[in-house]
Amino acid sequence: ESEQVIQALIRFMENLSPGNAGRGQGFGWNSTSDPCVDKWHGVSCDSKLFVKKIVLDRLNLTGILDASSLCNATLLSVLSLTGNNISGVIPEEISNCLHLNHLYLETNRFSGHLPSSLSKLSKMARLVLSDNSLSGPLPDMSGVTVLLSFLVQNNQFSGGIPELDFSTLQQFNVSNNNLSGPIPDVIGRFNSSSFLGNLELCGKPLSNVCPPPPPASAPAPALAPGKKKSKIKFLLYIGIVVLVLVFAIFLAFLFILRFSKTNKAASEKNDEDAKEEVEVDEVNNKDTGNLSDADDEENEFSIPSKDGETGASSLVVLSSPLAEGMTFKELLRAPAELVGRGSNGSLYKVKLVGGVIVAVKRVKNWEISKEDFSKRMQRIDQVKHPNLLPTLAYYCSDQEMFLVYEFQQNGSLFSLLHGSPNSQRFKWGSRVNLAAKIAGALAFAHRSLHNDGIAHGNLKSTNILLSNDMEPCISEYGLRAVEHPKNQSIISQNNSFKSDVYGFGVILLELLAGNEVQNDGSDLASWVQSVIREEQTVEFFDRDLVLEGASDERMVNLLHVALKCLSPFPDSRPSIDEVATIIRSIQEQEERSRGFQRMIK
Ligand SMILES: Nc1ncnc2c1ncn2[C@@H]1O[C@H](COP(=O)(O)OP(=O)(O)OP(=O)(O)O)[C@@H](O)[C@H]1O
Repeated sequence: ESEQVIQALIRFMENLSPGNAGRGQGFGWNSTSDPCVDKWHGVSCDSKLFVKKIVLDRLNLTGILDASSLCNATLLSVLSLTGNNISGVIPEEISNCLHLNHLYLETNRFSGHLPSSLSKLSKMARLVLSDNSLSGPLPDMSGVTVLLSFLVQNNQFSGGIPELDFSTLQQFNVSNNNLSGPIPDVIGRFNSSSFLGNLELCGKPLSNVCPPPPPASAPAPALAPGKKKSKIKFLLYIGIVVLVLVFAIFLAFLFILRFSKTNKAASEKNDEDAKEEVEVDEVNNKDTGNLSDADDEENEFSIPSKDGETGASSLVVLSSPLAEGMTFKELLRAPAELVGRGSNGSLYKVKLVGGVIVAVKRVKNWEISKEDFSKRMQRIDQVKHPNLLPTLAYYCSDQEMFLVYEFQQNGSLFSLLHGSPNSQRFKWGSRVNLAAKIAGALAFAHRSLHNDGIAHGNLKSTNILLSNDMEPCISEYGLRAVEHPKNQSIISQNNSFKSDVYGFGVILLELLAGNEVQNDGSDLASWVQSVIREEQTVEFFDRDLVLEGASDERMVNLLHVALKCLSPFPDSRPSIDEVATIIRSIQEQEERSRGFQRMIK
């Protein structure tokens, strides 16, 4: 930290602990040392040695909060002074700590009104001011979208309950104050204990009913700002409902149109070939137009093959017992559903006679000899890892190439991140574990197959699948490397291992942002760098993670790992082994911090 910040922090400590400067020094807070290098008591810093947290709980501090000195530490994100005897007001200058997201001042002797500037702290996630002697109105925090805790119980606050986004709040308590007026709609989120002890509060979940509105004949009072907002909200809801209805009718219309087309196509096909029995499992794909295209026939109900049922070669069953006795004929006869078409070919979900469900990839346009393909598949089969999806069987003739995998019912990482908004929240701890497992499995595969020159070739979130136990596994290892239009460095054969590292970097970005990241060869590294430089990480990170209270520091650390992986120069990217080691250490820090939090709860 700079000399100016050190001096300011010492002033802050002297004001907290008046006449007791020696004590400050006892904590290591003195002008000849550095708060980060010399580890001042209660101070934590980031990797660049800037003060991030100050925690001075239960130290019997008796002074005042000197926010104008404190906020010289501009990156401060956590201030905790819980359980001291600090008095005076919470100063207006607290809003100079722009990065403050956790403020714990509970159980002190703070008094007076809260500064209105508190609502400027837009990153605030946890505001805890309970058990003080604070009075006046509560602050308007409606502009703070990431607020998780608002705890102000046991004070003397007056006025109404301010506007807050109750849907995202995890903790809320205004009990034992002098608040008045109606309680907003919090049913199902907070119970009466959050409101008790305010004689003039009314409405649910308290038992005292609010007085009826004035009689209809009386002139309508002007809408209060809060009511105006709720009226606008109501109109908005109506608008949205109408839009959704129109959209649903449109979809139904499309569905009926498509259903009749599908039936027509199926009956035409039956006419042509009455012998072929087609079972419809579940129709998922949209494109029926290709059926007439003899060269690239994509049937939705069974796997098409240019080789016919007997096959010009035979299916090679690899070491997994799941595929024992499987034949090419059986694969082609089984009911199949076209799940999707990717850059490497089409993928079918196929239900075999015994009930086993497999995924069959029909690979297209791969210039590889039968012998090389077979050697490659046999070699990959020798590399076993719990987070690598094994190939069960393969088929290769002059005309066709198929790969068979176990079908993973829980879908891919892509669908988990971009699935329905109601899907279970994908927590930070699980994301770190997933990243660590995938990096570990990929590092293992790279080590094992390095001499054979076989990298994954197309690592992306649709190729990270989730097993029945939600364990992540890498699928389609060793298929032909996929070209990315603009980024020539990615396609170079020599760099295929480093392109996997690049692909992994994109996966890390998706885990952090919760959004799809376009891997189209654009300069992702410069973009990420600008996000970090301009301190827009809070906006970049998935809101679910911010709301969950995921560690800022570890999220930024993971973002830095992604940045290294995304270097436009393959030689500058780390090996996946190095990446796996760094992510493991982030995972360990996460586990340690969870253990610590459990201990102090
Ligand atoms: N074994 C499997 N079990 C369940 N779903 C799978 C399996 N393999 C692939 N999928 C899913 O099927 C869909 C289509 O897969 P496919 O591999 O054809 O396309 P892709 O991954 O988008 O592209 P690419 O061909 O470049 O790999 C993807 O959503 C993928 O996640």
